[in-house]
Amino acid sequence: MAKTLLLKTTFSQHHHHYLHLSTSRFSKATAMCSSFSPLLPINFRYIARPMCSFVSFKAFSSQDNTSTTKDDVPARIGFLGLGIMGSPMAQNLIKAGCDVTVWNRTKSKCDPLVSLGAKYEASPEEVAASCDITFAMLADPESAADVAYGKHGAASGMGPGKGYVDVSTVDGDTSKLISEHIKATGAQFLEAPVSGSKKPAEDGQLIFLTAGDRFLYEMVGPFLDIMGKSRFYLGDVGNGAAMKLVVNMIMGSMMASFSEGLLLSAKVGLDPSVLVEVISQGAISAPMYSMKGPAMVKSLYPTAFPLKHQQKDLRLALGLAESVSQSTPIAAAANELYKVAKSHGLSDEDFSAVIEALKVKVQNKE
Ligand SMILES: NC(=O)C1=CN([C@@H]2O[C@H](COP(=O)(O)OP(=O)(O)OC[C@H]3O[C@@H](n4cnc5c(N)ncnc54)[C@H](OP(=O)(O)O)[C@@H]3O)[C@@H](O)[C@H]2O)C=CC1
Ligand SMILES: O=CCCC(=O)O
Repeated sequence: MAKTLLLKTTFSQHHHHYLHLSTSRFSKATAMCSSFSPLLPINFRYIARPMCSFVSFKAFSSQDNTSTTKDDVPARIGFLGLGIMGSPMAQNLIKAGCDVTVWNRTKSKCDPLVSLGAKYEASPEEVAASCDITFAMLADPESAADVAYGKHGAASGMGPGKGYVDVSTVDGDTSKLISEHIKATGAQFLEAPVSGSKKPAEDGQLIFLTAGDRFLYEMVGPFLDIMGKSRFYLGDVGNGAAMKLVVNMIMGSMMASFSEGLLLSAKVGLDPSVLVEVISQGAISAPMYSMKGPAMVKSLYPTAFPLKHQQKDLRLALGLAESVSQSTPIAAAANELYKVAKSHGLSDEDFSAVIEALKVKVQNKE
């Protein structure tokens, strides 16, 4: 049985936003949202029903406060960056019935999504120009910035009535630069990095850590709900990036510490598989240990979260800590270990391969 909630959110004294959320056991992506503000350059009318095929999006002038839905058109969704995360995220939007247009630097990664019904455009600019909302899932700050506002970048195709949602993991300064370039076109910007890896991306179980234009956050909520299980709105641009970096800083240190424990247990004659079991039943249990531990014991590291990205996140988290003079010696030590792992050619392995850096024999100088 479906239930309906009516929420009223006041963004300013002039702007009231009504969000109707409906849930049923058949779908989590059920929402109806309509909004009008004389202060905003654009107004959206946006209806989302259980499947994305019913999601519609309309940008119209501030004079047009019609409440009818007959003119609504299906939202056109762009997706830039089809790596380990971007591919399943875009796939979930397509499978939900969304009208999705994709682009990836290596074009061949677009093919499986086009087979599923996605459209293809030859540049981020062309994707942004042809879509209402464009998502970006890029490797690092450099690629996120280049795709957003480099030559033929998304900003060249953005404008009033459009939205850009960057779900890559970058530092706050990069996110703010991207925001400035996007907003200079009259479009809206949301940073929305995700917690959760390959499997949660495939299962639509990601956690979005968003910040930026609240209005766009409300607009894209139903799409985030297709790709994820929860979402946080954290305020100004930079806060989503910061939250993501703090989470991944903790995760990187946890994995380094876990690696030391596995190797120490084996060296003193214990069975590391039993250690994994013991940990799983106690206060320090974490899904990550149970998921990665058995493979690590066998020296297997099937890539879900590439080690190079974990080291990037530690590097960015250390920069964040430096910016506020916060001492982070554990994270700094973990970062060094991931750097060693990278120097041993493990960049594209899963980040759990950091354990290999601890197996490296120390040269006996005697
Ligand atoms: N994997 C995971 O578990 C998670 C990853 N993240 C974050 O999500 C982001 C993407 O991660 P993931 O999908 O794993 O990474 P991948 O390395 O699998 O994919 C990276 C994507 O970025 C593109 N890219 C890289 N450099 C450039 C460039 N110079 N110009 C244009 N495109 C470029 C790649 O294109 P191409 O195919 O051509 O190489 C690819 O589409 C990262 O910021 C990561 O930290 C966040 C949560 C979990
Ligand atoms: O950034 C990667 C995060 C991976 C995870 O949350 O499992």
